[in-house]
Amino acid sequence: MSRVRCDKTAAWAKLNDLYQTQGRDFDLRQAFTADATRFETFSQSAPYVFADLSKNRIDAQTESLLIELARETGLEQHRDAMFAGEAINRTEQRAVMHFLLRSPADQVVSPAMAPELLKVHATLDSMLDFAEKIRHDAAYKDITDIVNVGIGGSDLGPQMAVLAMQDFAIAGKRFQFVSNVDEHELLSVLAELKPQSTLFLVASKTFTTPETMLNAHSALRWFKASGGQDVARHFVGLTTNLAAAKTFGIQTCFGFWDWVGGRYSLWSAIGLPIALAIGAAGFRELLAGAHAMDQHFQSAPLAQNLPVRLGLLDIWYRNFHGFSSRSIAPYSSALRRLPAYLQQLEMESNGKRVDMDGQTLPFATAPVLWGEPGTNGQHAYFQMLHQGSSVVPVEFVAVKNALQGMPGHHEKLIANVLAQAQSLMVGKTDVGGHRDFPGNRPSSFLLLDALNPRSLGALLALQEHRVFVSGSVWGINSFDQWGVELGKSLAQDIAPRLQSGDVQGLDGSTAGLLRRLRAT
Ligand SMILES: O=P(O)(O)OC[C@H]1O[C@](O)(CO)[C@@H](O)[C@@H]1O
Repeated sequence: MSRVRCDKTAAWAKLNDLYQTQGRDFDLRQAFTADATRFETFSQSAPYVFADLSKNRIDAQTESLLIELARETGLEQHRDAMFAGEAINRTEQRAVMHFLLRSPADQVVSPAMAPELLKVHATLDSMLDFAEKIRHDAAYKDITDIVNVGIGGSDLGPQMAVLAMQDFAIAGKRFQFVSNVDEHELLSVLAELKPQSTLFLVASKTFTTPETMLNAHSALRWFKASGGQDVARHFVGLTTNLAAAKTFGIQTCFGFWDWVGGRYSLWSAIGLPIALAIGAAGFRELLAGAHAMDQHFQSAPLAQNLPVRLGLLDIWYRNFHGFSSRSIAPYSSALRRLPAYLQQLEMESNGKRVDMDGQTLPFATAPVLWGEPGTNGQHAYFQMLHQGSSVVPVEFVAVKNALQGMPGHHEKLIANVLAQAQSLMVGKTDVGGHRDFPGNRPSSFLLLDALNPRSLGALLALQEHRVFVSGSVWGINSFDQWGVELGKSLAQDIAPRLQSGDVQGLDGSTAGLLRRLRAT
């Protein structure tokens, strides 16, 4: 499919004019004064997620030109190509079908996808059976600790989701995540464990990632040295590389396929820690929530399509306003790893400066994503959001109904998130100097009725699709990650040099540091 580069479209030129004439000076406070229905016009209901976009620097004209831009760049065809199972990850010649992992078994799919859907459900059923056994079978009663060894997409998604689902997690089992090759992480986890009560999940799509392999081998060595006997019972593999897992000594393995990107893999076998925490029914709810969002993304008109509206807003801010970052502020301690998860999702997907054909793009792409849970962030960096010299759009995530009630806490949390979004926008300019707040600082507000498996699934699929939207308009391949390769291969080159001291061919700084590291 040949596509028009976004900056060559008529809509891009019109958006540029709009920005120069009105967008640059857009004032949110005036926009609310001028339009009593602004909240309704710029809010959007989607499955299990309500979004208030009204505190963003957009109006009806901006949104309609952004939709024109989406149409001109072929967003709908690109989306449909993904859902049709086409190999849209062109640099790796792979289909991108993580949505299939959450499609019901009776979903009507193309003949080419039907065997994949069968495999998905066969694996899902056996993985969920296994999870239920570990959770409830008397034979596994002794397993109290589950340790996931993985990194990147094989860590961030499951870790974030297990924490997010803390109110639904089985009692009596602890979940730990070891990702860093820094031995302190593994050592501190192992220090509290006994081999006979620990289940290690070695999670790696490729089963070659050096950090994960070293951590897994060290865990295995510890297991044996501490008297562990039955490796097959205590080590499980989650991978597409079943052969490598077998060589490691693993007998129980849950597979997935090359059409699942690492950062899109929590719905696959990589989600086993989540299934162990919330059970088979809970995991199916998570999938159902994501599937509902998939359907919304596929079928809602662009103007009422939440992933589309968010992704296009991201384009407006990045390419016309020039905002270079977005802050994510989940007002939920359970969602405290959401920013880290979204960093990989957005920046590994869209942190690219060339198009599908490798041509350099003359415009900016992925913003820096960062954040902490509220209210903590308020006592750290919100100063800068309110009064700093750069405008950073904020994305608040809040939960209406808290599951557990301690008097006053949830109200305080909600009052704070509302007050932050409000004060960023309204500002305060009657005092002068240090006490002035310029206001007019944009934010989006995502509201879940409750944080449960279904709404979490929908929230995450929403984020996946909004990243798809901006990546698609930019014309980049959101599904490869060549940018991590150079560092990986240089680390392989440097490791033996730390032993030998050979600095031949190294740049001056790396050579100097290596000498210093070896000096006694
Ligand atoms: O699951 P694997 O193959 O160990 O890879 C882990 C991570 O490494 C990357 O390939 C690159 O950092 C990520 O995309 C991936 O999530």
